[in-house]
Amino acid sequence: MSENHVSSPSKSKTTSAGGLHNNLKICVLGDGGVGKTSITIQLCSNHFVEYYDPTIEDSYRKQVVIDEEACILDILDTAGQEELTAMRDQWIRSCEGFIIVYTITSRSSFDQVTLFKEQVSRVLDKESVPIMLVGNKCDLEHLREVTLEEGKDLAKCLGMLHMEASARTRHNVEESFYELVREMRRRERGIKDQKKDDNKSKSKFKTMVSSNVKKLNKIKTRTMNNMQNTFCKTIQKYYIIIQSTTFQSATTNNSSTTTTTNNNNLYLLKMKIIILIAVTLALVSISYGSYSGNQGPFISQFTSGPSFPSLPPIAVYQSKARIVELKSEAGYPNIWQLIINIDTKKFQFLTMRLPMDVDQEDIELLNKTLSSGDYKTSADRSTWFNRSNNLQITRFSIRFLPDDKMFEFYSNSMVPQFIKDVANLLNKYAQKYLDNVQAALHPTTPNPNPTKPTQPKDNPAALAPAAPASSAPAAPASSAPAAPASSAPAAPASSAPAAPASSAPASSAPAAPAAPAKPTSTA
Ligand SMILES: Nc1nc2c(ncn2[C@@H]2O[C@H](COP(=O)(O)OP(=O)(O)OP(=O)(O)O)[C@@H](O)[C@H]2O)c(=O)[nH]1
Repeated sequence: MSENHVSSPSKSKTTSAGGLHNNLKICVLGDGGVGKTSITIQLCSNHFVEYYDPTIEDSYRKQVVIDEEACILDILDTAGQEELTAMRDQWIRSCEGFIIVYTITSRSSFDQVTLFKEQVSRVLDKESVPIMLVGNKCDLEHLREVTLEEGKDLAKCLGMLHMEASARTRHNVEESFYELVREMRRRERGIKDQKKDDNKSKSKFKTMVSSNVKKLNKIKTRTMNNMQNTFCKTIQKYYIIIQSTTFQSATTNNSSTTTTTNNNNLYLLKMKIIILIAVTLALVSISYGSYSGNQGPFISQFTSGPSFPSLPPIAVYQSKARIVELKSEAGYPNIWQLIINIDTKKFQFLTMRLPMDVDQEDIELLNKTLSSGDYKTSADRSTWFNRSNNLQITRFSIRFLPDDKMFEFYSNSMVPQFIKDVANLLNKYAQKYLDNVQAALHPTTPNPNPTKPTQPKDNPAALAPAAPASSAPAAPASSAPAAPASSAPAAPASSAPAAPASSAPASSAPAAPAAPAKPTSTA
């Protein structure tokens, strides 16, 4: 037995400088007596074995340098005899590259090739495997039964490499192994390159998405800003018109009696109030329309009612929209907007605006709480979905950003009660974090003014509305637009001009459906 002969295949894997693993496991397959052992021993020990001793299973190891790259070949010489092939599946499974041997002096050995190839593909569960087809004993030309072309054609047909070789003369013995190794390397490099490309395109996609989200947010805030400016300008315009009309009336009718002037003023005042109300109502309806999206108009809002008798101060909307998100408001990083989608047949969803800084412990507690009783986590998802045809399954998805953790909860009963429980729980968290969220989020850069959030310079939405709002008549500018603004899921909330960091939900829009008056601990 040669020095390269090892008792069992090595399990170790080493890695070359190029990052490819260079311990290559090669399995030699073929009909009995075709010369598998002779080829392997010729490669590893440089001699030809004249006698025939049917193989059961033998492993060989040889260190070679192929294309200036060193590698170790772990070669598994398998049994060709029919009665000794019980282990073949296991041999195949343990290897990465294959040499299928036939002898050019035997048609039947050639006919077996297809069966070996099929077995390899079946066991490895893939069609494309690195395989070298070797037509051995080519020194016995006078006994040839299989032509070179036949060998090449079959190899091509089955996606294999092909060579004719002779274990006796050593012709193409090394080359057949070396070509197989090259093929194995090519494939491994190809997979690695593809993985790299995949990673690159993934990160490109991520960047693209985040930049698009940023752009969208900017557009949203700008739109809201423009809306508010337009509103304020309209108010101002009407106010100026009214004022100037009043002034003109007063000057042109200077000679009139005092009674006439007073009547005119009263009339103009009435007109002014009517116009302001009309403008306000128009703007409110525009805002509702804008933020109900394509799902139809905003239908109703209530903080308590027959369906939800004991809700805490939160808003519930009925809409066909299916929005699930939790996002921080532009300009108010410590205020999070939570939207829970309740996917019933009525398509209800519930919106809360809360200051939140959710950590793992909270998530687990939340999960645990909501998982108790009727509420199920996503682990039971399929079971619950299967039952959903008969039962009215309610699905809740709560998504915590920026970690992008998604939690889903299911309930098949007591929807109002469930909403109430969720609201209670979240309000509890809101209360908990209301006091310290600013410090937690900005530990190194404390806000000099604790009642006001730090507003980024590039966020016009948080800054711009203040000026026109203050110059316009106070009542419509500050109260009327705020309601639709904060009831919308995202951007409108950010433009609530007076929302301070710690009390935004309470003060930004007391009448706003999305904002709780103040997140209080109701649990
Ligand atoms: N002339 C000639 N004889 C060969 C060649 N290769 C192998 N033989 C002979 O063929 C016989 C069988 O060779 P093995 O290498 O034992 O064949 P095997 O495929 O390993 O056989 P199993 O172990 O039964 O599967 C031996 O007597 C070898 O000397 C070759 O290239 N030329």
